[in-house]
Amino acid sequence: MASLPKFSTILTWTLYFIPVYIFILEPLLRDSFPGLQAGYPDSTSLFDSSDAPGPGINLTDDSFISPEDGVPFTCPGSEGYQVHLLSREPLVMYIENFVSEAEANHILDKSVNKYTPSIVYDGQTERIDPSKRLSDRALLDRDDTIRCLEDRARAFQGWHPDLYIERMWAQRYNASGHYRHHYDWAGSLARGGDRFSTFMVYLEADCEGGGTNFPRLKMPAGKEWCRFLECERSGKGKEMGITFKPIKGNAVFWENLRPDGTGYPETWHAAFPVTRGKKVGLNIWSWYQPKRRNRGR
Ligand SMILES: O=C(O)CCC(=O)C(=O)O
Ligand SMILES: [Fe+2]
Repeated sequence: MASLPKFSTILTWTLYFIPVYIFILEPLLRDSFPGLQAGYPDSTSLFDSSDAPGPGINLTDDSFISPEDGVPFTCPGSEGYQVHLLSREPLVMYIENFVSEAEANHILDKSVNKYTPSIVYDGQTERIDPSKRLSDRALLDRDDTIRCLEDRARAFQGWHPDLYIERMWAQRYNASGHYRHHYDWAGSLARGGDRFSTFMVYLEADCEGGGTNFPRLKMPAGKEWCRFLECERSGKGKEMGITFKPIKGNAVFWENLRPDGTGYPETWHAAFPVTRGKKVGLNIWSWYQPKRRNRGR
């Protein structure tokens, strides 16, 4: 019968194994199987800081992200918006006059010749599917107005270094245009990043219908909310959650991710069909991509 190794031999092997695991095996496993990582388990970890980029999107890819490239810009006029808190958990705020009339008109003018049909993304492929989403979208150049909005959106959220404003798109809905219920988040934080928050800004609202519906949010008590929310539907309306009326210059802001990095189910939302006229929305999405510890060192 083979004899068992001596205790001193096991101890020596263990002493050799520890540095091999720490410096070779663990980094190899972490890069090969990112899903095995602990994720973002506690509330302080979502906005923890460290010093190297994670593997999500390429943060210099300016077709997706608006990098802070130091290009100077001027913001005309004052920022006189008013904020109304609708829900703390998830955080949902209504912002009156987030975009001035001049800013909205400028973006409408600049986008007018740029629209192409909007696409939907199912996690693998992008395609046009008018049964889910019927609208046109236009990628906006980063001129002074857009840079001012990027800056405003970053300031509103406390200038966090791990939040990156995505390139902005105007979305145009003509009669029967709509966007079925969906989430803006993708559950992709463990793969590097996800959409932390959304500003849904109404640039043009010369329409009937076209409200932004959240079936899982509760109607707030104050009747003052009827300026911004549809209160007309009685009885039935309660089952339908809440619907924001499109009002030019105003915005709905919400956070998509919980502090542990998972998505809020309450942020399930839709653009109800426009039944007459035209609506143009502006999405300002903040991509959250934390830096990874112990990478690239
Ligand atoms: O237009 C709206 O009201 C909502 C649009 C939307 O949810 C989106 O573009 O992701
Ligand atoms: Fe959305």
